[in-house]
Amino acid sequence: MNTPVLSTNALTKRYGRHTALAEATLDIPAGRIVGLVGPNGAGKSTLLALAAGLIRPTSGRIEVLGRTPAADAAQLADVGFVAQDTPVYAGLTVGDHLKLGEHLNPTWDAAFADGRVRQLGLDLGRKAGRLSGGQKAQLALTIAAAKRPKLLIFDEPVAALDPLARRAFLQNLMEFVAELDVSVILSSHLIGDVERVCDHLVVLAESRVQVAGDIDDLTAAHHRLVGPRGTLDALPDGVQVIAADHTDRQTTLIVHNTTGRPFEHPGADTIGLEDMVLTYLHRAEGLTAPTLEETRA
Ligand SMILES: Nc1ncnc2c1ncn2[C@@H]1O[C@H](COP(=O)(O)OP(=O)(O)OP(=O)(O)O)[C@@H](O)[C@H]1O
Repeated sequence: MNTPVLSTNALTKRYGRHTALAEATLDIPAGRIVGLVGPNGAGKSTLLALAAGLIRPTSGRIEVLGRTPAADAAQLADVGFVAQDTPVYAGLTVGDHLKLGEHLNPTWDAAFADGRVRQLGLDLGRKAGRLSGGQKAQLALTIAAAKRPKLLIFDEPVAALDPLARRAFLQNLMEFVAELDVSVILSSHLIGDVERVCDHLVVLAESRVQVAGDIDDLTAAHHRLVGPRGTLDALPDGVQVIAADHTDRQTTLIVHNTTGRPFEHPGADTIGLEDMVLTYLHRAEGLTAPTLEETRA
Protein backbone atom coordinates (compact mmCIF):
# COMPACT_ATOMS: atom_id res chain seq x y z
CA MET A 1 0.00 0.00 0.00
CA ASN A 2 2.13 2.88 -1.23
CA THR A 3 -0.65 5.26 -2.26
CA PRO A 4 -0.96 8.03 0.31
CA VAL A 5 -4.34 8.18 2.05
CA LEU A 6 -4.32 11.93 1.70
CA SER A 7 -2.21 13.93 -0.70
CA THR A 8 -2.71 17.64 -1.23
CA ASN A 9 -0.82 20.32 -3.05
CA ALA A 10 -1.42 24.03 -2.41
CA LEU A 11 -4.96 23.10 -1.40
CA THR A 12 -7.02 26.22 -0.79
CA LYS A 13 -10.64 26.78 0.17
CA ARG A 14 -12.21 30.23 0.28
CA TYR A 15 -15.68 31.22 1.38
CA GLY A 16 -16.19 34.54 -0.36
CA ARG A 17 -13.26 36.64 0.78
CA HIS A 18 -12.53 34.46 3.76
CA THR A 19 -9.78 31.88 3.36
CA ALA A 20 -10.62 28.82 5.46
CA LEU A 21 -7.66 26.76 4.21
CA ALA A 22 -4.57 28.20 2.48
CA GLU A 23 -2.00 26.41 0.33
CA ALA A 24 -2.06 23.16 2.31
CA THR A 25 0.49 20.65 1.05
CA LEU A 26 0.39 17.25 2.73
CA ASP A 27 1.39 13.67 2.04
CA ILE A 28 -0.01 11.24 4.56
CA PRO A 29 1.03 7.61 4.14
CA ALA A 30 -1.46 4.77 4.49
CA GLY A 31 -1.80 2.87 7.73
CA ARG A 32 -1.57 5.85 10.05
CA ILE A 33 -3.83 7.21 12.75
CA VAL A 34 -3.55 10.90 12.03
CA GLY A 35 -4.29 13.61 14.58
CA LEU A 36 -5.33 16.93 13.07
CA VAL A 37 -4.95 19.58 15.75
CA GLY A 38 -5.47 23.32 15.80
CA PRO A 39 -7.50 26.03 17.48
CA ASN A 40 -11.12 26.93 16.68
CA GLY A 41 -11.48 28.20 13.14
CA ALA A 42 -8.08 26.85 12.04
CA GLY A 43 -9.57 25.06 9.04
CA LYS A 44 -9.71 21.49 10.36
CA SER A 45 -13.34 20.81 9.43
CA THR A 46 -12.72 22.41 6.05
CA LEU A 47 -9.81 20.08 5.32
CA LEU A 48 -11.80 17.03 6.46
CA ALA A 49 -14.85 18.05 4.41
CA LEU A 50 -12.60 18.46 1.36
CA ALA A 51 -11.15 14.98 2.00
CA ALA A 52 -14.63 13.50 2.29
CA GLY A 53 -15.67 15.21 -0.95
CA LEU A 54 -18.42 17.21 0.75
CA ILE A 55 -16.98 20.48 -0.58
CA ARG A 56 -14.74 21.30 -3.51
CA PRO A 57 -11.42 23.16 -3.38
CA THR A 58 -11.17 26.74 -4.60
CA SER A 59 -7.72 25.88 -5.95
CA GLY A 60 -4.99 23.32 -5.50
CA ARG A 61 -5.14 19.55 -5.64
CA ILE A 62 -6.47 16.89 -3.28
CA GLU A 63 -6.40 13.14 -3.64
CA VAL A 64 -7.74 10.61 -1.17
CA LEU A 65 -6.48 7.05 -1.65
CA GLY A 66 -5.07 8.24 -4.95
CA ARG A 67 -8.34 9.57 -6.34
CA THR A 68 -10.51 12.67 -6.35
CA PRO A 69 -12.70 12.64 -3.22
CA ALA A 70 -16.25 11.35 -3.80
CA ALA A 71 -15.42 10.71 -7.47
CA ASP A 72 -17.79 7.76 -7.69
CA ALA A 73 -19.57 5.11 -5.63
CA ALA A 74 -16.40 3.04 -5.18
CA GLN A 75 -14.49 6.02 -3.85
CA LEU A 76 -17.36 6.93 -1.52
CA ALA A 77 -17.42 3.37 -0.20
CA ASP A 78 -13.70 3.58 0.59
CA VAL A 79 -14.12 6.55 2.94
CA GLY A 80 -16.13 6.63 6.17
CA PHE A 81 -16.85 10.13 7.43
CA VAL A 82 -18.27 11.08 10.82
CA ALA A 83 -19.03 14.78 11.01
CA GLN A 84 -18.76 16.90 14.14
CA ASP A 85 -21.31 16.15 16.91
CA THR A 86 -21.51 12.45 15.91
CA PRO A 87 -24.67 12.63 13.84
CA VAL A 88 -27.24 9.88 14.37
CA TYR A 89 -30.95 9.92 13.58
CA ALA A 90 -32.66 10.70 16.88
CA GLY A 91 -36.00 9.13 15.86
CA LEU A 92 -34.50 5.85 14.61
CA THR A 93 -33.54 2.95 16.85
CA VAL A 94 -30.07 1.43 17.03
CA GLY A 95 -31.41 -1.52 15.01
CA ASP A 96 -32.83 0.87 12.38
CA HIS A 97 -29.38 2.44 12.03
CA LEU A 98 -27.86 -0.96 11.31
CA LYS A 99 -30.58 -1.78 8.74
CA LEU A 100 -30.10 1.60 7.09
CA GLY A 101 -26.33 1.11 7.01
CA GLU A 102 -26.79 -2.30 5.38
CA HIS A 103 -29.26 -0.91 2.87
CA LEU A 104 -27.07 2.03 1.84
CA ASN A 105 -23.65 0.37 1.77
CA PRO A 106 -22.80 -2.49 -0.60
CA THR A 107 -19.71 -3.32 1.46
CA TRP A 108 -21.59 -3.42 4.81
CA ASP A 109 -20.14 -5.93 7.28
CA ALA A 110 -23.26 -7.00 9.20
CA ALA A 111 -21.43 -9.50 11.41
CA PHE A 112 -18.98 -6.81 12.49
CA ALA A 113 -21.71 -4.21 13.14
CA ASP A 114 -23.96 -6.63 15.08
CA GLY A 115 -21.03 -7.93 17.11
CA ARG A 116 -19.87 -4.44 18.03
CA VAL A 117 -23.32 -3.26 19.03
CA ARG A 118 -23.69 -6.33 21.25
CA GLN A 119 -20.25 -5.80 22.75
CA LEU A 120 -21.07 -2.16 23.49
CA GLY A 121 -24.30 -3.24 25.19
CA LEU A 122 -26.43 -0.98 22.96
CA ASP A 123 -30.12 -1.95 23.01
CA LEU A 124 -31.25 -2.53 19.39
CA GLY A 125 -34.72 -1.17 20.20
CA ARG A 126 -33.55 2.08 21.79
CA LYS A 127 -34.05 5.34 19.88
CA ALA A 128 -30.72 6.98 19.08
CA GLY A 129 -32.01 10.26 20.52
CA ARG A 130 -32.16 8.55 23.92
CA LEU A 131 -28.56 7.32 23.89
CA SER A 132 -25.89 9.09 25.94
CA GLY A 133 -23.31 11.22 24.12
CA GLY A 134 -20.75 8.44 24.44
CA GLN A 135 -23.18 5.82 23.12
CA LYS A 136 -24.11 8.03 20.15
CA ALA A 137 -20.42 8.45 19.34
CA GLN A 138 -19.88 4.69 19.58
CA LEU A 139 -22.88 4.04 17.30
CA ALA A 140 -21.61 6.55 14.72
CA LEU A 141 -18.15 4.97 14.89
CA THR A 142 -19.59 1.47 14.46
CA ILE A 143 -21.65 2.49 11.43
CA ALA A 144 -18.72 4.27 9.78
CA ALA A 145 -16.42 1.28 10.40
CA ALA A 146 -18.98 -1.35 9.29
CA LYS A 147 -18.81 0.10 5.79
CA ARG A 148 -15.30 -1.42 5.86
CA PRO A 149 -13.72 1.73 4.43
CA LYS A 150 -10.01 2.11 3.78
CA LEU A 151 -10.04 5.53 5.44
CA LEU A 152 -12.09 6.68 8.42
CA ILE A 153 -12.41 10.44 8.94
CA PHE A 154 -13.70 11.87 12.24
CA ASP A 155 -14.28 15.54 12.90
CA GLU A 156 -13.76 16.05 16.64
CA PRO A 157 -15.28 12.74 17.66
CA VAL A 158 -14.66 13.12 21.38
CA ALA A 159 -15.17 16.84 21.94
CA ALA A 160 -18.48 16.47 23.77
CA LEU A 161 -17.61 13.33 25.73
CA ASP A 162 -16.61 13.00 29.38
CA PRO A 163 -13.12 11.58 30.03
CA LEU A 164 -14.34 8.01 30.55
CA ALA A 165 -16.50 8.00 27.42
CA ARG A 166 -13.63 9.59 25.51
CA ARG A 167 -11.26 6.88 26.61
CA ALA A 168 -13.76 4.14 25.73
CA PHE A 169 -14.32 5.66 22.29
CA LEU A 170 -10.61 5.96 21.53
CA GLN A 171 -9.96 2.44 22.82
CA ASN A 172 -12.69 1.17 20.53
CA LEU A 173 -11.22 3.11 17.63
CA MET A 174 -7.80 1.58 18.19
CA GLU A 175 -9.35 -1.89 18.25
CA PHE A 176 -11.06 -1.15 14.92
CA VAL A 177 -7.81 -0.02 13.40
CA ALA A 178 -6.09 -3.24 14.47
CA GLU A 179 -9.03 -5.39 13.33
CA LEU A 180 -9.96 -3.68 10.06
CA ASP A 181 -6.63 -2.49 8.65
CA VAL A 182 -7.96 1.02 8.14
CA SER A 183 -6.29 4.45 8.10
CA VAL A 184 -7.80 7.12 10.32
CA ILE A 185 -7.77 10.91 10.31
CA LEU A 186 -9.34 12.58 13.32
CA SER A 187 -9.40 16.19 14.44
CA SER A 188 -9.14 17.07 18.09
CA HIS A 189 -8.37 19.91 20.47
CA LEU A 190 -7.02 17.43 22.98
CA ILE A 191 -3.33 16.91 22.43
CA GLY A 192 -3.20 14.26 25.16
CA ASP A 193 -5.71 12.14 23.24
CA VAL A 194 -3.79 12.61 20.02
CA GLU A 195 -0.59 11.55 21.76
CA ARG A 196 -2.29 8.42 23.09
CA VAL A 197 -3.82 7.14 19.86
CA CYS A 198 -2.17 8.84 16.89
CA ASP A 199 1.11 8.13 15.17
CA HIS A 200 0.99 10.99 12.66
CA LEU A 201 0.31 14.66 13.33
CA VAL A 202 -0.88 17.64 11.31
CA VAL A 203 -0.92 21.00 13.07
CA LEU A 204 -3.21 23.53 11.43
CA ALA A 205 -3.46 27.15 12.52
CA GLU A 206 -4.49 30.38 10.83
CA SER A 207 -5.70 28.29 7.84
CA ARG A 208 -2.21 26.92 7.23
CA VAL A 209 -0.37 23.68 7.88
CA GLN A 210 2.24 24.57 10.49
CA VAL A 211 3.96 21.19 10.69
CA ALA A 212 3.14 17.61 9.73
CA GLY A 213 4.77 14.22 10.03
CA ASP A 214 5.04 10.97 11.95
CA ILE A 215 4.94 11.84 15.65
CA ASP A 216 8.10 9.88 16.50
CA ASP A 217 10.02 11.70 13.76
CA LEU A 218 8.67 15.10 14.81
CA THR A 219 9.46 14.68 18.49
CA ALA A 220 12.95 13.41 17.61
CA ALA A 221 13.54 16.46 15.38
CA HIS A 222 12.44 19.19 17.81
CA HIS A 223 14.73 20.44 20.54
CA ARG A 224 14.92 23.08 23.22
CA LEU A 225 18.28 24.86 23.28
CA VAL A 226 19.31 26.95 26.25
CA GLY A 227 22.52 28.96 26.31
CA PRO A 228 24.09 32.28 27.26
CA ARG A 229 22.74 35.08 25.11
CA GLY A 230 24.58 35.37 21.80
CA THR A 231 25.86 31.79 21.77
CA LEU A 232 22.93 30.33 19.83
CA ASP A 233 22.99 32.75 16.92
CA ALA A 234 24.65 30.45 14.38
CA LEU A 235 22.77 27.21 13.77
CA PRO A 236 23.43 24.72 10.97
CA ASP A 237 21.47 25.06 7.71
CA GLY A 238 18.19 23.21 7.96
CA VAL A 239 17.78 23.84 11.68
CA GLN A 240 14.84 26.21 11.89
CA VAL A 241 14.05 28.37 14.89
CA ILE A 242 10.37 27.96 15.77
CA ALA A 243 10.41 30.12 18.91
CA ALA A 244 12.98 32.28 20.67
CA ASP A 245 12.89 33.64 24.20
CA HIS A 246 15.60 35.97 25.45
CA THR A 247 16.42 37.29 28.88
CA ASP A 248 19.36 39.66 29.48
CA ARG A 249 21.70 36.72 29.92
CA GLN A 250 20.09 33.69 28.40
CA THR A 251 18.44 32.54 25.19
CA THR A 252 15.97 29.67 24.89
CA LEU A 253 15.17 28.38 21.41
CA ILE A 254 12.78 25.75 20.15
CA VAL A 255 14.24 24.41 16.92
CA HIS A 256 13.15 21.98 14.21
CA ASN A 257 15.97 19.95 12.73
CA THR A 258 14.89 19.35 9.13
CA THR A 259 18.28 18.07 7.95
CA GLY A 260 17.42 14.40 8.43
CA ARG A 261 20.73 14.03 10.31
CA PRO A 262 21.13 13.86 14.08
CA PHE A 263 21.44 17.24 15.74
CA GLU A 264 24.24 17.41 18.30
CA HIS A 265 24.31 20.59 20.34
CA PRO A 266 25.39 21.26 23.89
CA GLY A 267 22.37 22.08 26.03
CA ALA A 268 19.92 20.56 23.52
CA ASP A 269 16.95 18.86 25.11
CA THR A 270 13.94 17.08 23.62
CA ILE A 271 10.49 18.60 23.99
CA GLY A 272 7.21 16.77 24.45
CA LEU A 273 4.45 16.71 21.87
CA GLU A 274 2.26 19.19 23.74
CA ASP A 275 5.06 21.77 24.04
CA MET A 276 5.84 21.29 20.37
CA VAL A 277 2.25 21.78 19.24
CA LEU A 278 1.77 24.83 21.48
CA THR A 279 4.96 26.38 20.14
CA TYR A 280 3.61 26.16 16.59
CA LEU A 281 0.20 27.47 17.62
CA HIS A 282 1.74 30.44 19.41
CA ARG A 283 3.99 31.14 16.47
CA ALA A 284 1.02 31.10 14.11
CA GLU A 285 -0.80 33.58 16.31
CA GLY A 286 2.28 35.79 16.39
CA LEU A 287 2.57 35.51 20.14
CA THR A 288 5.89 36.39 21.73
CA ALA A 289 8.32 34.06 23.40
CA PRO A 290 7.35 34.69 27.06
CA THR A 291 4.07 32.96 26.31
CA LEU A 292 6.10 29.91 25.35
CA GLU A 293 7.58 29.88 28.83
CA GLU A 294 4.12 30.29 30.35
CA THR A 295 3.05 27.08 28.63
CA ARG A 296 5.75 25.23 30.55
CA ALA A 297 4.71 26.55 33.95
N1 LIG B 1 -19.64 27.42 5.02
C1 LIG B 1 -18.85 28.41 5.45
N2 LIG B 1 -19.06 29.69 5.05
C2 LIG B 1 -18.24 30.68 5.45
N3 LIG B 1 -17.17 30.52 6.27
C3 LIG B 1 -16.93 29.28 6.70
C4 LIG B 1 -17.75 28.17 6.33
N4 LIG B 1 -17.24 27.06 6.92
C5 LIG B 1 -16.18 27.47 7.64
N5 LIG B 1 -15.99 28.80 7.51
C6 LIG B 1 -14.91 29.59 8.13
O1 LIG B 1 -13.66 29.00 7.77
C7 LIG B 1 -12.77 29.01 8.87
C8 LIG B 1 -12.33 27.59 9.16
O2 LIG B 1 -13.46 26.89 9.68
P1 LIG B 1 -13.38 25.35 10.10
O3 LIG B 1 -14.76 24.96 10.53
O4 LIG B 1 -12.73 24.59 9.02
O5 LIG B 1 -12.40 25.43 11.38
P2 LIG B 1 -12.11 24.33 12.50
O6 LIG B 1 -10.63 24.29 12.65
O7 LIG B 1 -12.80 23.06 12.17
O8 LIG B 1 -12.76 24.99 13.78
P3 LIG B 1 -13.45 24.30 15.08
O9 LIG B 1 -12.34 23.69 15.87
O10 LIG B 1 -14.04 25.47 15.76
O11 LIG B 1 -14.45 23.31 14.57
C9 LIG B 1 -13.51 29.67 10.03
O12 LIG B 1 -13.13 31.02 10.09
C10 LIG B 1 -14.97 29.52 9.66
O13 LIG B 1 -15.72 30.59 10.18
